[in-house]
Amino acid sequence: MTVPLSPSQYDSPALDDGCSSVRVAVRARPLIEKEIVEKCKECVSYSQDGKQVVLGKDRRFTFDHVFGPIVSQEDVYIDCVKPLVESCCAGYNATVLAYGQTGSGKTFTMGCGNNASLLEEELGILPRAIRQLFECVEERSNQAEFLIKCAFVEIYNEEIKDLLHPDTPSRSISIREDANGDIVLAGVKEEVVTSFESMIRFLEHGSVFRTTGSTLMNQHSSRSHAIFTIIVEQRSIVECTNTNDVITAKFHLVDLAGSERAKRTGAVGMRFKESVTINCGLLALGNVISALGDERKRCQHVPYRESKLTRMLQDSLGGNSRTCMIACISTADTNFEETLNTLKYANRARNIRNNPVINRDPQSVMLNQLRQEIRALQVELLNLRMHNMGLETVSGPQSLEILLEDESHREFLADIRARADISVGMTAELNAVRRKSRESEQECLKLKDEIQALELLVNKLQEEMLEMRIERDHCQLKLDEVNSEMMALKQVVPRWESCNDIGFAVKSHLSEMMKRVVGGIDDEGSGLASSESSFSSLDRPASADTAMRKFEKDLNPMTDWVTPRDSGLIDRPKTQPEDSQAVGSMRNLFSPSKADVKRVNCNSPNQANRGTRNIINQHLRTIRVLEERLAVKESDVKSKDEALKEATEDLARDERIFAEKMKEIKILKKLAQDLSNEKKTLMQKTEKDASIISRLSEEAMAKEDELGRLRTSIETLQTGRPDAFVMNGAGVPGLPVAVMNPKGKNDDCYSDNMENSDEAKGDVLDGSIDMGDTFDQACLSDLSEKLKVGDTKEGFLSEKIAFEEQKHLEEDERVQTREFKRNKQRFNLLSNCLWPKPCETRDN
Ligand SMILES: Nc1ncnc2c1ncn2[C@@H]1O[C@H](COP(=O)(O)OP(=O)(O)OP(=O)(O)O)[C@@H](O)[C@H]1O
Repeated sequence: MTVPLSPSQYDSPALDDGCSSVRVAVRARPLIEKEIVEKCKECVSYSQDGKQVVLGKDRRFTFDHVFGPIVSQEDVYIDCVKPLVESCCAGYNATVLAYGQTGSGKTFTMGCGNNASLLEEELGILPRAIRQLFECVEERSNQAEFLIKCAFVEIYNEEIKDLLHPDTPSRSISIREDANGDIVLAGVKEEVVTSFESMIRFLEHGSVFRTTGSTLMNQHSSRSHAIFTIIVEQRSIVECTNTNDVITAKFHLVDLAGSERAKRTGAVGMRFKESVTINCGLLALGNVISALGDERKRCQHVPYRESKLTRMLQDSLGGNSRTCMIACISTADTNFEETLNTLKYANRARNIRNNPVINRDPQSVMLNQLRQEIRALQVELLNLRMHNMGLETVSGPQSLEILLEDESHREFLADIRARADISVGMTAELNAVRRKSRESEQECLKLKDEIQALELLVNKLQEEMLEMRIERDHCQLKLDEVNSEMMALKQVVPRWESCNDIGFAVKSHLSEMMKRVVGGIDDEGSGLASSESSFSSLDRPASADTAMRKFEKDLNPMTDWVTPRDSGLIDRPKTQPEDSQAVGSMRNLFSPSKADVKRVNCNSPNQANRGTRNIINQHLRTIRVLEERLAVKESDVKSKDEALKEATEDLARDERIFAEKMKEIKILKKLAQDLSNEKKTLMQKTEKDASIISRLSEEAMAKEDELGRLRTSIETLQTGRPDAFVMNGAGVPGLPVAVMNPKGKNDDCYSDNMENSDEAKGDVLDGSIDMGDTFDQACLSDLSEKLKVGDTKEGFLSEKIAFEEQKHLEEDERVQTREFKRNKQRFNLLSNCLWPKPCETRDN
């Protein structure tokens, strides 16, 4: 949760009032060696309650704290300074100043000197405050970021010297009032410190350069007013906080030079001059204290400008600082008068009332306000969108905070984009399914072709097989016939053997048998016709030689008959040697050699029988050849059978795959249909969303315009605040005109001190004032004509406001145009997200 920097958190109750008076403490030092030697006596006594000091017998003074000579450094610190360090951490300015006559113990109390040689209990306010500050920073490091800086200056002879950078010339250092009315030292370099040790080093380094001198009153007398300033800048880092404004607090630790009387200090020459300026400064401080302490004088004029010291301490005295003055006194009776003056002086300071406030950067305060307004508008816009989307809206600061962090414009857009992504994803998925379906279909077509090719092959094989079977059967038939013929021949052979002359009857019988055999093999029987006609001619009586010649001549064409015919079964023997042999045998069978014919034609019965046997043997050989051929045919048919079986199995498998693919296609088509429906639904929803978006865009445009106007206001407030205004110096009527430039940096801030007022007025009127880049010259020249001596701030501001309003109107117009363009771009972007181009336009 937010841990705002609240005054009460760090304030001691004593300081926690809206208007706090300057706290005054008195510290009396013990008699020093010199005073003891001089036999001085103590002339100061203290009340029991620690609030009163009595000088002499009856001079009684009451203060916030009174510390006697035996009070330790630590006690002084705890009572006077510790609460101030705490309030400084909370963002308040604080000041501790040590006042008193020379040698009264101011430097000892403040700890401005060389601390290295001191014991822990001897350490003064400064080292203790620095230590506490860093402890506080450490404690709060999880709540805020801190930037600690320090500066160390002295006012010597009315000149300011930068003790951390002694080379810096005094003339380059000036006291100015910044835009917020805070006193700043221009020209003094602040050093960033990150630890106690480094700041102590800077303190000691600066102390070395401090002007000191020896006087009769104090061997190590400080001849200047030393001001060590610690600047604490912090920015909250707690996440849930609404404010992240910068808080800056300054802690001045002032060791004043001691008031002195030249007669007592023995100051002459240089020391005397120092003494005069020291006393002048302290006098001016006294006047300021008087003015601030006096009710009547306070509302008139406080003479801060009388000296550099009072000008520097303007914030601390009567300003917004919490201040504690420690009046150091000597208890020695020899210093009675100085002590009395110091107590009177301190007593007046008690009446000073300061008005401490947390030093928030006004610009960051304004920014925070505007930021909160913007956040409220954003929440309103978001709620409107959620309402339009049908979502539950939230209310209440905590819920709004959560909503703002968790739900934002981005989320709304992310939702729309997610839907668009889903749509794109589904389209891609749909396309993938379609692609797959198409691939499956193509595969199916390919399978179909393959099946068709296989079917053709099977058919062809079946046809071939059928043909071969027929052929085989045919061969088988012929073989059977030949066998039966052979059997018949075998029966007639014995009869021929008993007959001496086979003559014409045998020839005729053989011719007949051959005719049948050959005719069985060759259906066409072309050769048969000729042989038949040849043998029919045998019926006529002729000589045996003539008949044989005719027979031989008639049979000769049979050699031609065997060769050129069918390329199938009959052709093959032509290329195979054994077949050639078989064909040769056939030829021998059907075309007997001359020797055989002679043998057959011989008149010897033995010779005739032998010839007949030879013919029969040849015939048997032919039958064997035919049987072999038949076996080959049968094995061929068998292999074809196997191929057919294989092809049929392939066909069945392909048909199964085809069926599966078809089933897959069906599923894919169904899926594609589902996806298409889903896409359609989504598109409808998206269209609905688009109309909501367009309506919301219009609303957003209106809101953005409003935001734009607010932003412009912020910019104007940041950079374009009134460039200059004229006011009477220090708010006192009748004083010369001063020119201020509240928007510029410190360096650009024109001094408003009285000495410069006339000059400034002249510069403004003639338009030649140089305010740096941040000064609006056009505006100034426009307004300079209207500037007159004595013009009031209000009059000037009304002119200025009119001018600014005109500027705002122009700016508004520009912002609106810009926002319209931006929203248009956003809408186009959204449209692209919502209706992406489909990866593939082809639709099944
Ligand atoms: N409370 C104290 N207890 C013991 N010694 C002290 C105390 N206060 C001051 N002294 C001693 O008194 C002497 C003078 O003190 P210091 O230099 O601080 O005076 P001062 O007011 O700063 O003088 P000046 O104005 O001239 O610089 C020193 O020696 C210092 O040690």
